[in-house]
Parts: sequence; C-alpha cells; structure tokens
Amino acid sequence: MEAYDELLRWASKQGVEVHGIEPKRIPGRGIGVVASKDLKANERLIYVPTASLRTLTTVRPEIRKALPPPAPKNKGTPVHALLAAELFLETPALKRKHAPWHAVVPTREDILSSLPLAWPESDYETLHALLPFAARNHLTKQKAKFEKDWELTRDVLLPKLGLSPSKGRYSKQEFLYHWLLVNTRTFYHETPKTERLSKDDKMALQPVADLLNHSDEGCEVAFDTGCFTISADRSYKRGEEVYICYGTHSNDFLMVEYGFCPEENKWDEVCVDEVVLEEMTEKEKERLEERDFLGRYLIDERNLGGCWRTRVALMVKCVSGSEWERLVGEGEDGGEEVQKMVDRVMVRIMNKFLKRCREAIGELEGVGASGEMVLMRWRQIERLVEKSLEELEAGSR
Ligand SMILES: C[S@@+](CC[C@H](N)C(=O)[O-])C[C@H]1O[C@@H](n2cnc3c(N)ncnc32)[C@H](O)[C@@H]1O
Repeated sequence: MEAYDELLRWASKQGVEVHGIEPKRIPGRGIGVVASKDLKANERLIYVPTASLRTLTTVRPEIRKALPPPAPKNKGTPVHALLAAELFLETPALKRKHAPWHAVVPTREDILSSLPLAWPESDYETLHALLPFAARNHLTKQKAKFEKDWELTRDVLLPKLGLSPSKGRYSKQEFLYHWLLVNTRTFYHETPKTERLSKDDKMALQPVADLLNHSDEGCEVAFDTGCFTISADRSYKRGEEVYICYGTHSNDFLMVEYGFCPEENKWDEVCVDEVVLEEMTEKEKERLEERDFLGRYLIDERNLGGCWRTRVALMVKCVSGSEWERLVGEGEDGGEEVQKMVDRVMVRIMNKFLKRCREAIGELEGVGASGEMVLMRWRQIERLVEKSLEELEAGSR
C-alpha cells in the first residue's frame, strides 16, 4: 500500500484532509476505503479543497483554445472530452505533478477489461446484441458520445497541436482509457463557470475521494465553492468498507457506466419495453404515444407485476379504446376485473421474457470472460422475472 501512502501524503500537501479511513484492496472491487477506527455518524472523513480538483478550468489553455468551448444544452465540447484530452495529452511536467494519482488509478488492463465500451472489437457486436434492453440502449448512447469525442480529438485537437493519431501514444485506445477513467472517477460539481451547462458537463476529478466504491446507500457527499466533503452517513466499525452512492442507478446502468453489477441494489429495475411493445398493435402504440405512455416499462422488487406505467399501458389490451382514454383521463385503474386482465397479459409477457432471458443465458455461457458480467446480469433478471411470475400467478399482487 506504499503507493496509497504516497497518494495521501501528496494530497495532504494540497490541503486534502483524511480522517478515520484508509485505502484497502478489496476482492472484486479494486481499491476501496475502509474505516481505520470506529466512526461516528456525521464524522467528516474527507475534505478536498476546490483548488485540488481537476475541472474544466484546469484543462490546459492549448487544449481548451483548440476546441469549441462547452455550451448549454450539450452544445460545444463536452467537459468529459476536455478532461479526457487533458489526461491523454498530459505533458511530462503535469504527469510528474499528478504522479501519485496516476500510480493508484486502475491500469489500462483493469479499465479496458471491465467496461463494455472497451469490449474487444471481435466480441463487441455479439455482446452488445446480448445485453438487456436498458443496458444495450445505454451503451449505444455512450458509444456515440465517445466516438464523437474521439473524432473531435483526432480531427481537430491533435492536428492543431501538431500531433498525429497513431497506434501508440495518441491512439484511439489510449484516448478510450482516459475517457473511461474520467467516466468512472468524476464527481458531480457545479461552479459559477458550469452553472449554465448541462448536468453531464458539471464534472470534476478529485483525488482520494475517487477511491470510494459505490453502494446503494453511502456517505454524505457535499460541495460548495470552496471544497468537497464526505461525511459518515452512519456509525462504522473499524475495518468496515465505507461507500458513497454514485446515484440511484439500476444494475444495467452501473454495468455500462462503471463496469460492475452488484448483487444487492435497492434501486435496481429492469426495463421490459421490448417484450411489452411487441404485444401492441400500431394503433395501440399510437394511442400510448398520444397519452405519453409509450415505453419506460419497468419491473422491480416492489413492482413485480409491473410499474404503474406498464399497467396503464397494458390496460389498452383489456378495455375498449374509449374506455382506456377515460380511465387514463380520470387516473383510474378500472377496478379489480380490469387489473386481473392486466395480470393475465403480464403473465404472458413475463413468460415470453423468461424464455428470452434463458436464451441469452444459454448464448452467454459459450462466450467466455468478456461476457461474464452480462451473464450475471441476465441471471439476476431471470430471478426477478421468476418472482414476478410467482406473484402474478398466485394473484397476490
Ligand atoms: C470511483 S472508482 C472507485 C475506486 C476503484 N475501486 C479503484 O480501484 O480505484 C469507481 C470504480 O470502482 C469499481 N467499483 C465501485 N464500486 C464497486 C462495487 N460496489 N462493486 C464492484 N466494483 C466497484 C468499479 O470498477 C468502478 O468503475
């Protein structure tokens, strides 16, 4: 843990304060942070002054000036691209300045082997097609963002700096590594400079605090213009891992954005749009769209029979068009009879979905290491769908 001691010494010179916690290697989670003594609720664990953050304003002027500035509504260059370019093109002097941070962040191998965006080209299409719906959609969007950022870097930034993209130092793979480092280690940070920008652009890299792993509940993260602070959300026993919550994300999101798929996640949900929409006629889809009920159909532990949107959408299969309009207009569920019909439609849909889960599991069992996380995800979904069917068939919803 020498490198982590060095990180803490280096960070402390920049005013970062750390109390009652220490970094530790944690199987399956890389490095994490554990309590080095018993901690009380609300105790301040980390203090990071704003001056030690890497943000839009600390990106080298040569890089900032070469690209259009970030602008509201996701116009201009994304802050993500600027921070990635800053790391990708770090000068030797900057590299030395940040050496203790570089020494502890995940290696190229760690990052490129765990995140779907970095799946090898030979497996990418197969694995992408085998992802659950929400993860597939999310990865498609993430890939589009990355490709746009890479094109800007390759076609505008590198030529302006007199550098040419090559296989080694300035390759797409190197940019991808830095882009994913930014993706997995930044914190939401709003400043007067980023106030007008979209939420995605309000990001900052911070040392030490970026060692904290995610859990569905975690420590209190707060910031103002002067600093970031992280405080204990509850009491901790010495040796216990201390987490923060990266957001109320589903496992599909965590898998694509952060490269892991936790077994416990109270925010998890599964999108069943594909199987629900396959049941709908074009006319029914039009009706749903007109009333803003097209898509975003979810099941989760608290909504095993389908979320409210799913059940309202499925009522379209159970009552006449005009009755559906009336029920939606008046915010009614049609009573027990209609709800029983909805349950029956949902049973048919969930059986179809269960078959899909098992087909995906069968295919992924032959794919090998890069498909393992997706396989784990489908097994979680399979368990949830089985529970959903049990509840629907028992009529106990
Ligand atoms: C902000 S970093 C946290 C520190 C990181 N573990 C490290 O080794 O540097 C975020 C990354 O940590 C890992 N991670 C965070 N929470 C995790 C969890 N609950 N389970 C598994 N991996 C986790 C993922 O690789 C994620 O992309």
